[in-house]
Amino acid sequence: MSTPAPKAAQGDAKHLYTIVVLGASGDLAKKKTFPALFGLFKNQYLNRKTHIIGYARTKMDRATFEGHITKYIKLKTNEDKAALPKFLELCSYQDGQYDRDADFQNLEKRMVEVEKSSGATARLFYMALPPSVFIPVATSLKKNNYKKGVVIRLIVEKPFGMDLESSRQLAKELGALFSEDEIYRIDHYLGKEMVKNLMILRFANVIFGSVWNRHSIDNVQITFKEKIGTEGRGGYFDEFGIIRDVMQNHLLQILTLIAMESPVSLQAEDVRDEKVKVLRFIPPIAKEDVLLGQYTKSADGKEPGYLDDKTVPAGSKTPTYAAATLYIHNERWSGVPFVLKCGKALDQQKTEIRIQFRDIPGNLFSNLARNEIVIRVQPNEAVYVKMMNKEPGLGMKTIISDLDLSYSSRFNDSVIPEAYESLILDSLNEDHSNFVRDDELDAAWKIFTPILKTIDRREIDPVPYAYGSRGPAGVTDFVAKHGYKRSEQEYVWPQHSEASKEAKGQDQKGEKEQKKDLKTDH
Ligand SMILES: NC(=O)C1=CN([C@@H]2O[C@H](COP(=O)(O)OP(=O)(O)OC[C@H]3O[C@@H](n4cnc5c(N)ncnc54)[C@H](OP(=O)(O)O)[C@@H]3O)[C@@H](O)[C@H]2O)C=CC1
Ligand SMILES: O=C1O[C@H](COP(=O)(O)O)[C@@H](O)[C@H](O)[C@H]1O
Repeated sequence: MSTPAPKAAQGDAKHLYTIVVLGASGDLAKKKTFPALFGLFKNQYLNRKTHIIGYARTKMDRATFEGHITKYIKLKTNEDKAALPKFLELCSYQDGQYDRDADFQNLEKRMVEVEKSSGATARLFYMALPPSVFIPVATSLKKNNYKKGVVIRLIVEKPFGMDLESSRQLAKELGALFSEDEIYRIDHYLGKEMVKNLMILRFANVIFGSVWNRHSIDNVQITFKEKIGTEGRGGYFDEFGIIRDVMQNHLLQILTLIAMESPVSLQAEDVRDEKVKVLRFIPPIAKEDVLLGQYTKSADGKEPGYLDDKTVPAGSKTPTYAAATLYIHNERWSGVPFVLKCGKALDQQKTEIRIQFRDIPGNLFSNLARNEIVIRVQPNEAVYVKMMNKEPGLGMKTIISDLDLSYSSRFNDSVIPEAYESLILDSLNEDHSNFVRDDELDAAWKIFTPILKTIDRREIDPVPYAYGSRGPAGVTDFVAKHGYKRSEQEYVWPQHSEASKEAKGQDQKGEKEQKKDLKTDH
């Protein structure tokens, strides 16, 4: 879903761009990049003269290219249907190798041609490519498509390296070709609505400021769950594993925004300075603070195990699930465990942040549950605060209740933009605040590299868990060991909105999942 542009902002980037999507034949391009560009186009965030050129090695005729880039575009309204042919008029495709100058010169000719008609003076290169070709492509672009006086932007997808050394090497090689100002390292979680909301929740509400520290908060849980397995991405995934795929980037970015100090301003460098600072207070993750898992066939035998994927090497020990506890050794957070958990082929799809407060001192009441602030990143965006209340009626019985800001009911008329729309727009507007800076990356890899090396040496065995289950046995004990206290009272998060009812109605299987989802769950 995308949001209509306020009038003043329509197609209003400082420069008029030509956009080149490298790797246009791939999965990311079809699922995210082109749908996001269409979202921006139809809502008039993209100047109507912005040409988009797809580039990859695969030979594709016009019809195949159009089929590929429109496969995941959802046409919900008549306006959407009317906008699509106009969008496609701006899109074209050019095949070529990633290291052949002649092919990049052909691309240059095409760019010059479209720029003659559009008057564009800026170029955005989106690298929707596997990391193995980042440098050959960046080198070819620099040599053949980098013009003095033309504004150049380069969006680079994660993973940015495999560990500290390879990330530094990549940074060095990329840095020799493009300046830090020109590079936009994308982490699409930074474009998600609820992740972007974190700074406002924290720094625009006086009620949270005084409790946002070790004196009041007992532990923080950041959870990413996916129902799908590697599904066709096994080759890529096996090389990286779940920690490099999700935890070291998406979950760590969330942690940073939860834990950092207030920036001096909302300027990109001020925000990123604070993010780097908090990362530097985190020591490398200890072996005893990690739990790994790998999924096996589903209990009914219908869904394949990780090792059944033909692109996964036999006997692979790559984790598809990981839980890790990080500590921040500064005055605000000393002693507070930040538990990051992520996994594929689990019982449900959700990403959420759960901030659990300390026990109430004294024994005035019994059967108390801890306060929790839950920030539901996806699906069904919400912020709710679990709190104790008097059960209505005679007597003084306590009951867990909540202050519930479910977006589907509170912001009923709003549509939530896709993360990629938001980030591509930021790059067109030259706003780096939601992109990863080189020193931020360095600090992140310092936290993860030692444990990743231990895992790569196969010193931690992943615990098997069935496809569709809640993860490896031991997760509940792991989070309990790191501070999380389950309440004895059952708690249900009520979702009142029609939207969520509708979503549930559409998918009976989904409904069952949804019900489980309502309970406090790992
Ligand atoms: N897919 C996703 O959901 C997400 C992907 N990403 C990141 O985005 C980037 C692209 O991902 P994705 O689209 O899934 O990747 P793909 O595997 O689909 O690769 C994209 C394109 O790159 C070319 N390519 C693939 N393998 C190689 C190779 N070994 N050497 C040279 N070219 C190759 C292919 O194009 P051709 O053969 O036509 O040249 C392919 O269509 C990656 O860095 C990934 O980590 C990030 C978040 C989510
Ligand atoms: O970067 C990645 O993220 C996706 C999950 O993204 P989401 O926006 O659907 O939550 C994950 O599936 C993929 O493995 C990973 O590379």
